[in-house]
This record gives sequence, C-alpha cells and structure tokens, in this order.
Amino acid sequence: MGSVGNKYRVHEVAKDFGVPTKQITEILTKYAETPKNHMQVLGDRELSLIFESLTQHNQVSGIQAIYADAAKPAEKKAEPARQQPAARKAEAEKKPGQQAQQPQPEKKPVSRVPQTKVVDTRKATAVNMDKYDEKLQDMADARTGNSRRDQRQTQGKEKIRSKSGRRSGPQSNKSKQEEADRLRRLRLEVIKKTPVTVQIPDEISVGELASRMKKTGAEVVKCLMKNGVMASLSQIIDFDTAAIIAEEMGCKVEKEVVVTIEEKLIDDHKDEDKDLVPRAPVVVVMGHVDHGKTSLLDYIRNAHVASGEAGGITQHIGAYQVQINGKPITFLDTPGHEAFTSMRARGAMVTDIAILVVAAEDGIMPQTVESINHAKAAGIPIIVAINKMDKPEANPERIKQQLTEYGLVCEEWGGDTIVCPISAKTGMGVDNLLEMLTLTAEVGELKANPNRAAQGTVIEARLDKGRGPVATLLVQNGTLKQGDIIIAGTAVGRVRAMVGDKGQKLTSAGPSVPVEITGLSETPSAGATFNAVADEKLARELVEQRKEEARAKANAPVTKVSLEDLFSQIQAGEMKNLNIIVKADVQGSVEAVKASLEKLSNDEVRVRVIHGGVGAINESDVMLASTSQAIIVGFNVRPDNAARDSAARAHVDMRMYRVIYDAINEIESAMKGMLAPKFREALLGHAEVRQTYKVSGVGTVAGCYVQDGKLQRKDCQVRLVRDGIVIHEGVLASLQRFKDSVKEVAAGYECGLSIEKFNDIKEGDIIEAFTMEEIPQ
Ligand SMILES: Nc1nc2c(ncn2[C@@H]2O[C@H](COP(=O)(O)OP(=O)(O)OP(=O)(O)O)[C@@H](O)[C@H]2O)c(=O)[nH]1
Repeated sequence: MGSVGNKYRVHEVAKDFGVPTKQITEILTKYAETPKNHMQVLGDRELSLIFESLTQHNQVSGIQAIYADAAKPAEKKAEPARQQPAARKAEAEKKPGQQAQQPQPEKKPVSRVPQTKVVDTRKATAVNMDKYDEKLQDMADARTGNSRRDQRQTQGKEKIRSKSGRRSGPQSNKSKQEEADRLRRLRLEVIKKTPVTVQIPDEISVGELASRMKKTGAEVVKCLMKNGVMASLSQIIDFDTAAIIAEEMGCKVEKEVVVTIEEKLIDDHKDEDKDLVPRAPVVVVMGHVDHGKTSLLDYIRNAHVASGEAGGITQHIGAYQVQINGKPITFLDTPGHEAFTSMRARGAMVTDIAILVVAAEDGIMPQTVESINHAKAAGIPIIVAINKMDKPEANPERIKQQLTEYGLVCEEWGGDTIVCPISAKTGMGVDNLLEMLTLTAEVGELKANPNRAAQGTVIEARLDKGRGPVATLLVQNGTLKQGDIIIAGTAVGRVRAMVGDKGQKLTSAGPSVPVEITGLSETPSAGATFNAVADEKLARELVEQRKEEARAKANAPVTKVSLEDLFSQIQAGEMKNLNIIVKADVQGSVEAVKASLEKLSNDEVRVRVIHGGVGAINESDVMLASTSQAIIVGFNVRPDNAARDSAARAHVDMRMYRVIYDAINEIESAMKGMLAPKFREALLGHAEVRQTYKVSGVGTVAGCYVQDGKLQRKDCQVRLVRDGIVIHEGVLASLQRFKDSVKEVAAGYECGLSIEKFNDIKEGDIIEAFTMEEIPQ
C-alpha cells in the first residue's frame, strides 16, 4: 500500500483505487502537464486530479444512497450481486475506479476536495469507516452551507447539489439546523451498525482483544470457551484463534502489520533483473603465514594501480581496486582470514572469490587448511596460487597432490580447481592469476543495481585524531554519494568526505567500490553493514534502538550450540547438522576423531567435522565455530588465551579430551539426550614455569609465576601444557611461597610447585589449574 506523502506512486494509486494503472496514466496525460510512468511519484496536485476525475465519472445519485449502502457494508462485501442500484452507485463513490471503465463524458475535473484528503491508502476490501464518515461530513457541510472551503472549491459541491436535484434556493436557518441534526443522527446510526474492524497482531492477549473489539472481557472469554479454548484475560492467544473469535463476535478482522523503524527506513526491496549491471568481484587473499599474501597483494597493487593513476599515491584503506583488461577487481587488502572471518561472524558476506596462497617450497600448512575450510564454509570459489615458484626448491606437483586431500583437485587432474603457479617476487604468473579471477567472476555473474540507495559493509574503521571516526566502506549495492546519510551498526552520520583507494576525492561510489569516509558519529565495527537512508531523524532513532537492543542482548543468555542442550535442539528440529571442529596434538588423531565422529550421524542429525587441525585451539577456530554454529573438540590440546576469551564471549562450547573414546561417547550420549555431566571443570588459573630445580626425594620443583586467577593446594588439579599441547594431567603435590607451604597463590605472585608423580616440567610450560565442581541437577 502506498502512503500519504511524497512516495505515492502511480501503480500504487491504481491499486488502491482498484483500477488499471493505465487508467491513472491516461488521466494524468490528459489533465496534468507531464505524463507519468507507473513508478513515478505523484504530487498532491496530481492525486487531486485523479480523485476528481474518478469521482466525477462515478457520481452518486443522492446522499441517502450512501447511507443506505454504508449501513450494510458487510452484506455488500459478501454478496455484491444483490446490491441495490442506488447502493451500487454509492459503492462507486467509495471505490470510484471500479466503474470508471464505463464510457463517460470526459470533463476537466474541478478541484473541490481538500488536497490532503485525496490519498486513501486502503486496500479495496478494507473499508475505513472514519474516512468514509469524514467524507459524509464534508458533504453534509456542503449541503447545510457550513462550507469550510473557499469560493473556488464550491464549484464541485454545486454539482452534487444540482445532480441530486434537491435544492436550488437558500435555506432558512431552522431547517438547516434540523437537517444537520438529522444527518448527525444518521451518522451515529451508521457507526452503531457498522461492524468494528479489529487489527490483530500475530499474538494478542484476550483482554487486549476484548478492548479492541469494544466488548467486555467476559464476553470474549465466553466465546473462547464456546470454541473450546480456556483462556484468562491475561493469556496470549495467536492470530488464528483471535481472528475466529473476532469474526464470531461480528467484527471484521485485519492483520496488524507492525512496521519497524528498520523496515521503514531501510529500502531492502529486491532488485529487478533489468536494473542489474555487472559489478567487480571482491577478492580475499588467504594462506599460511609467510607464504606471500602481502607480497602478492602489494605486487598486484603496484603493478596495476600506482603508475599513471591519480598521482600514484596509494592509500591503504583496507581494500583496493585494479583494472584487468578493462575489468575491475576489488581486493580486500587485509590479508589472512581473520578479517574475513570476523566479517562473516557478523553475518556480512563480502567476498566473492578467495585466492589461496601456498608457498611452493613449503606446501600445505595448518593455516592453509584453515583458509580452505573458512572459504568452504562461506561457500565461495577458491583459486589456488602456488607462490614462490622462483625458488629452486619449488615443488608445485607435490602441492597439487596435497590439495586433493582437501577436496581441491586441479583442472589438469580432472577437477575444477584453478591452480596458478606464480611468484609474487618476480611477478611471474600473476597476470594469468588475475585473468583466472576475471573468468571466475564472469562465471559467477556478479551483479548489482547502482541506481538505489547504497548498502554495503564496513571493512575497517578507526578513530583519527583530526578527522574523527574514519571508516572504509565497501559498497555492495547502490551508489554512495557524498552528503548521504548513512547508518552503520550503531554509528550514524552524513558522508562528509569520501576518498578512494588511490587517495582521490570522490563524490560517488558504485557497487564493489571501496571508499574511506568521514562524518560518522562513532567508529563502527568492521563487518557491520551500512545503509544510506533518507531520514536522518529516523536513522538516529534506529541507532538508539540498536544500542538498546545491544545492551539487552549483552545481558540476555545466548543460545549457542552446546552439548548440554544438543538433544533438545535436535528434538525441536532446530539442528540438522552438528558441526564440529577438531583440534589435536597429532594429525593421526584428527583423522581418527573425524572419521569416528562423522559415523555418529543418524537420520535426524548429520555430524560434520568442518575443520580439523593440529595444534592449540586458536581464535580463528573459535570464530569459525561461532559463525558455523559449531562446537570445538580438542584432544590433548588447550585453547590459547585469546581463544578462551573469545569462546567465552561468543559462547562457543569447547570440549577437551584426553581419550578419543571419551569424546565419541560423550557426543553420542549428548545426541541421544543422555548426557548427564555431574561434574564440570572450573578453571582456577594459569602459571608459567620460569625455572626448574631437581630436589632429591621430591622430584622436579617448578618456580612459577601466576599469570591469571590463582593456584590452590586443596582439590587442585593441574594440567601441564607445552605449546598448546597437554603433556600431563594430574594433581599438585606441593605449593610453596619461598620456603613455606601455602594454601593459595594469587595472580602476579611467584611460587614453587611440584606435580604428583610427574617430573618432566620445562621452562616455558604452562600450568593450568582447575577443580571439578558438581553441577546442580
Ligand atoms: N622468493 C620468493 N619470496 C617470496 C615470494 N613471495 C613472498 N616472498 C617472501 O616471503 C616472505 C613472506 O612474505 P609475505 O608476503 O610477508 O607473506 P604473508 O603471507 O603476507 O605473511 P604474513 O603477513 O606474516 O601472514 C617475505 O620475505 C617475502 O619477501 C616469492 O614469490 N618468491
């Protein structure tokens, strides 16, 4: 439905009047200066003309007819065929368009209705009695001479008078008064007999429903009982139940559609195919440390951007665009999958293609595997760049072989993965890689509509001392213009200045173009979506609302996948896939666990190991788990501090095991809803081993520094972790400060300790202290 105001379009007017769009355009062509197409927005004058034309061509024979009709709208709707001729004419007054197709003498309409009242956004079936009554009042006023309008507008009313053939001369005051009273009485009668139209939302309390229907609570409860629903006044009933009751109680039901500020403000209509044009692909470069991601990004940038363009001063704004054979490609300039995953963690789907850099002499390493799994989880195509081909020890065949183990089979071996040998140092093969990128992009048919309000993602943001919050935005659809009001997460503001990746000033940026902007109220977070909007006041309101929501969310418990409530989630049908990330001390364990876990799949749930790797659980694993709704299973490994923190923040369930059998057992029980963990591990703290001493009769004593939490003597279990791998698990044998035995040692203090029956303690080891606490059932 259209709305009163400047957004009322031709096709909406037609829809609301129930006439073909063509008819409206014909009226406009005839009476207005400029012909309009169906998407054009109409002004008050044009709307007035349309209304005039439609009403004049469907005039009423007398005011009684309107009352007669208005008194039985329900009947009218249900049985249109049985309408009285007079009522049918009145109907035409209400829904003028329905008869407008009949041949009519064409007259230039004369404005007689106040312009603001012209637009009626009702649906053809929903009769808004208030507006209807207002109209009657207007007519009554006209008849009784209480005209609120000026001389110019009375012409139209004259017409009604002469048509109705009632009166031609002036009236006495007394009869005017009588007539007015009579009309008022009639109106009251009409209102009384008119069924109440109730707006019902998805859910409503019985009491609220009663008050909306203008009935007593008892009446409604009784009606509910008659229908077999026992509900008190405060009880919430759903739309369907409420609608049945309302109809049974003689009300007309309309579904209440709640429009949020977000819906009102942000235009997220789907683009029509005809509006879409090709856009540049957005590419991310991923790979293991030192395999040459930065070198490749720099090489491409220097070879294709710096020379000859816009003064050649490159700006590092977090993304840049190059032209390859006249076709643009946008690169995210933050190598690695951290940025990529943190964006995905916020639900932003920014990248279209991933380049996986693998050093030819080094081969597939843990982060290469992580990158592959991250790209796969995002569902984007991977192009492999085998880098450092200039090195004599380069062995691309070995890498191709290794890649097959991860489902990436190169084209020459019958697969569909593009593999390009390159050297980021000499530039060898880089052009070919870029060509492959454009080809892959073409296959993807990436498109966007530049002719709409901009929408995209925040790539980077920082606070600049002089300029305030500075953000790099990647426009994903529409065009961002200088001066646009934008909202990005909880930041809002007008785009003050816009700079491109070559340092050039811009006034507009289309799809896939990265720009650095200033003008926001605060620094948005990377990965937040931004939208250009029309109403700054509403945008500020939305920001306030979002802040409020964020606060509420921070306080509310988060439901993430956890073994404890796995079964209930499976039962509720919320879980079809159980995603697991496996980290272990050796590759053999990863494979073994992966195979055994995936075998647990049953009809209801598919167990998928989405990532497996060797080494400590790191932040990247947690991010992947968070975005993929996965749990992390670790064997003889521990999470590092960053991972522990972000797992706590993101509520990612991490399970550590020493024996594979325990893991399989526990997950299987969880899937069957038989997981009954009676004890839970409670972390006490960490200490770093700084020195070790051999003490005869005692064994190895470690001089430690407590990093966080505390160490305690009683019920303290310890785990010795070396490079993220669990070496031993046991209990404390002694805890001392200087020569004295102590009960506990707090963070920031040094202590000496020994572990029962264990002496292989080395400098740099981490002692993780914990207790087992009982879970209240
Ligand atoms: N010989 C040779 N060396 C290269 C090539 N590409 C990169 N290097 C070198 O490899 C080292 C690491 O390269 P970077 O580009 O920093 O690698 P990266 O993957 O970005 O590393 P991080 O940023 O630490 O993750 C640098 O010393 C580069 O000079 C290449 O094609 N050939």
